This record gives sequence, structure tokens and C-alpha cells, in this order.
Amino acid sequence: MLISFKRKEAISLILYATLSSILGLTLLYYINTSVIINMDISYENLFSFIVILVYTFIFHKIFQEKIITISNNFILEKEMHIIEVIGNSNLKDLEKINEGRLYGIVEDIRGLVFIPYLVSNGLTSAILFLGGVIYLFHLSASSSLVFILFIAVFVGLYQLLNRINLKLTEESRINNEKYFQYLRDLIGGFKEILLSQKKKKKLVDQKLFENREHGKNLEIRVSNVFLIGNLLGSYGLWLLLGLISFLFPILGLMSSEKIVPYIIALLFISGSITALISLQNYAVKQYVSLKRIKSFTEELSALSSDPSQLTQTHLTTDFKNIQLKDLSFKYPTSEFGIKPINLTINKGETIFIIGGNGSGKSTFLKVFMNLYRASKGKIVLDGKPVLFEDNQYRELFSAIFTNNHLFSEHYEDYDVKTNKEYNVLLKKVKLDSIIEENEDVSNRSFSKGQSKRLSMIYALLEQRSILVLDEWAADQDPHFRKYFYEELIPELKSQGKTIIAVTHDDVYFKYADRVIKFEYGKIVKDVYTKDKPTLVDLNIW
Ligand SMILES: Nc1ncnc2c1ncn2[C@@H]1O[C@H](COP(=O)(O)OP(=O)(O)OP(=O)(O)O)[C@@H](O)[C@H]1O
Repeated sequence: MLISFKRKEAISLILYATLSSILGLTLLYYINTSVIINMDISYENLFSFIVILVYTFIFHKIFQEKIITISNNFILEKEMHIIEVIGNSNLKDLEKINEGRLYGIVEDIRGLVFIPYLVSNGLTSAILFLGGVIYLFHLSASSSLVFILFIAVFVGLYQLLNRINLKLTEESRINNEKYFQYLRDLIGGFKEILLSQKKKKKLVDQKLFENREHGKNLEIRVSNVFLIGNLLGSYGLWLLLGLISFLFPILGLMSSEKIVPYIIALLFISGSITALISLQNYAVKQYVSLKRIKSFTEELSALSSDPSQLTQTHLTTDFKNIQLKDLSFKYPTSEFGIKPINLTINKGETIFIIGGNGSGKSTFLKVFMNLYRASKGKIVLDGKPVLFEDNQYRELFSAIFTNNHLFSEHYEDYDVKTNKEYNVLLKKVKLDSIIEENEDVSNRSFSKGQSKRLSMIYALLEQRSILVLDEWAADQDPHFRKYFYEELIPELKSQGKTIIAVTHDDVYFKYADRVIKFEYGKIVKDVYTKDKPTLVDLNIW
């Protein structure tokens, strides 16, 4: 079963639902027996009726509150589980997960808010229905057998309708995932779309319109199927009432004095029958959501590392050297790979990594920082081999990737507003004229260059030993780029920072201690710049 309530909670829920339903049925029994059958109309009976009513109200309230708490805990558990599984994923595997699908699942989880309503009304209606049927049998067994036969035919019909709806609802969810993907393209690629009427027409007028049109049609079909179910349910009930009132006495299935209490009881449980029918709509949707969440988490769990396997993180603040021994990597989905690398990187070195597009610079950095698991070879930190599961090694690095992500918050221990160093760094990366002291930058948008400078501030505030920059300077203007190479890098170097930067700015190569060149995933040159003031001396190309 998809919902796994704890046993104790399930028992207490059934108990509460049973009690509150029994009290509801007692009300019916009381009115039927005292007013209709015994004609006993008195203040005492009114008083007893009100007492039962108050108890019913209190029990129902307690029951509903319990359901609300349990269901919301269940939703929270599902949300946290998905977040935890994502947090434990490997980079390479997480990159395979489509963002649209993720947002679709988030929507599925949100949709679970109907669970309290579904469980509480479902349980109460089911118990009321069962109790009502027992009472009907008590009034007339033969008529109740016909009634049960009627219900059995309806349940069969509903199963059929539900199967159709399950399919339609699943299709609707997949269609919604596509919708999120298109929306992401529309917002993320807005500039490109503004430049191309063809793109805009295709995405907005065609894809998005078709998607929404299809979504609307699916919703209409789902609603129509439910409508058929609802109409069959309510008119079937009227048919049954007609048969009991007019046909059963003629056929001798029921004595005339039983007809009125029987019809009142039937009308009473018709409420729970109608509720059970309309709850099917929600039940199908919740079922589809739970099924999708389950398969998504199972898929992600299979990709995730077991957190218990990860070594305890405590900040590694320093190192002497990192050796890469025959380190290689291969993408499973492409021919490209990093050829075995043998390299020693010493603390304090400034290393520039160069190479043509697609030569493997970024891939190398990810393997080097242990974000991708190396296919072969090993990383050795100060003489000790580093495992992929070793979180501690990763703590050595601050990195700004080519497609840097500017976090809405920095998630570190310091408070930016009261941090003196933050304000110094704002000046240092020349953002002080753009960002005011103490300004909340979470809702602002920045140019690529500015956002990378802000990322640099956050990276430096982390105070890690190694700063990794993937084409960081490429998005900066010439003045700032000059300042970056000629002043910022030497200053960071003088502070003992190890800098590894992917760059194409050959005029500034002299500011590195060492230039490493990649070609087709292989290191083809590894040159120290000392005493080589010009590019010709460096002979790197
Ligand atoms: N996730 C991936 N799956 C499969 N192949 C990939 C993946 N990421 C990159 N590649 C391939 O690996 C090769 C090297 O890419 P990489 O980004 O490492 O090169 P790069 O030198 O950093 O290039 P650039 O200067 O253009 O950023 C390319 O052929 C690229 O298509």
C-alpha cells in the first residue's frame, strides 16, 4: 500500500471514525424509533437527542483534527524524503533528472493536501454506510438484499470508470510536466525568444497552446467520466427509492409500516453513498500522485549515495599537495573521456587551465573536485587516498562554475549585513557602486559578470584553501578583467590561496605559476611560467 500510516495511528483513526459514525447512526435510529415507529414525542427524547448530537459533534471534531495532523505529517515526510534523496544524489546522476519532471512531482506533493478530506470523509462515509446497511437488514432483509445487488452493480461500473480515469489522470500529469518544461524555456530563454519570432511562434503559439489545449481536453474528459459516475449514482438511488416505495409492497417484499423508516434510513445513507462516489474523484488523483512520487523517489534513491557511507564532514582547512594518479573519467552517454592524468598540485600554486572548446577542462575540474566519480585512478591528498564518498576532500574547494548559480541566500554561518569582510570584498570586486551596504540582494537581478563577482565574494567568504574558477573572467569587462589578473589574483595568492582557473586570456598567462593545456581530454602541456615573461618563451600553443 502506498500510504503507510503507523499502526497505532491507523487504529486510533478507525476507532474515532467508528465512534463518530455510530453516534451519527444512533441519531438516525433515535428519530426513526421514537418519532416514526413509536410516535413518542417528548421533551426527554428531545434532550437525549441533543446530548447525542453534542457527543457526535465533539467526536467528529477530534477525529477530523487527528486526520488533518496525520495527513500533513505524511505530506511533510514525503516532501522531506524527496529533498533528502535529491541532496544525497551524485552530480552526474542528478544531471539526468529533468527539471520539468521535478516540478511536476512538487505539484503532485502539493496535491496531497486533499488527503485529510479524503481519509476523514472516506472513513466516516464507509462506516456510516456499513452501519446503515446493517440497520436496513434489521428493517427488511429481503429488500436489503436487492439493495446490495444494486450497489454491487454500481461498484462494478465504477471500477470501469475509475480505470479510464486513472489513465486520463496519468496522461494529464505527464502533460503538465511538459508544460513546466515549456514554461522554463519561455522564461529562461526569453532573450533568445525575443530575437526569434519563429521560436516564439513555435513555443508560445504552438507548443504551449497545444499543451494547454490538450490539458484542458484531458480535464474535461476526466470530469465527464466522473459526471457519468455521479449521475448513475444519484439517479440509481432514486430508482431504488421508487422500487421500494411502489414495487416492493406490491411484490410483498416489505410490509407497508416498514416503508417509511426504511426510506428514511436509505435517504440517510444515501448521503454517505454520494460522498463515497464523489470522493472517487479525489482518490484517483491522490493515487496517481502517490504512485508518481513513489516511482520518482525509487528512481532517485537508486542514483543516490547512501548518506551513511559518506564520511563525517569536518572542515579540512589546509593541505600540502594533491596528487592525481592515472585519474581518468568517461561519460557513459558520450565518447568523450578524460585520459589518465598524473599531476601534483601544491598548496599556493596559481594554475591556469587552457584548451579549445570541448577539450575537457570543465569535466576535468569536476573529476578533480570529486564531483564526478573517476572511472579509474585515484586522488591522493597529502599522501592519503581520497574516496568518492569522502565529503571532507570537497570541503577544500570553493568553486564558481561556467553557469554559476547565484543562491538566493548564502547558507553560511555569517550574516552578510554585519560582515565587515563582505563590505571590503564588495569594494574589491567593484560591486560597491551597484550594491549598497546591507542591501538584500536576493530579489535583484544582475548581469552575468556582476552575478559572477557576487559569487566570488561568497566563494572568498567561505575561506576555503582552493579557489576554482571556470571561465570566470570571460564574463567581465576588460577593465575588471585586467584588475582581476593583475591585482586580485596576486593578492589572493599572497594570502596563500591555491587558484585553479580555466581561462582563454593568454595575455595574462604570466600571472599564473603554471599553465596546463588540454586537448581531447588529455593534458598535452604543463608549463611553469617562472622566467618565461612572454608567450613565445612559454611556448604553450
Ligand atoms: N554531462 C555530459 N554527458 C556527456 N557528455 C558530456 C557531458 N558534459 C560534457 N560532455 C562532453 O564532454 C566534452 C568535454 O566537455 P567540457 O565541458 O569538459 O569541455 P570544456 O573544455 O570545458 O569546453 P568549453 O571550453 O566549451 O566549456 C564535450 O564533448 C562535451 O560534449
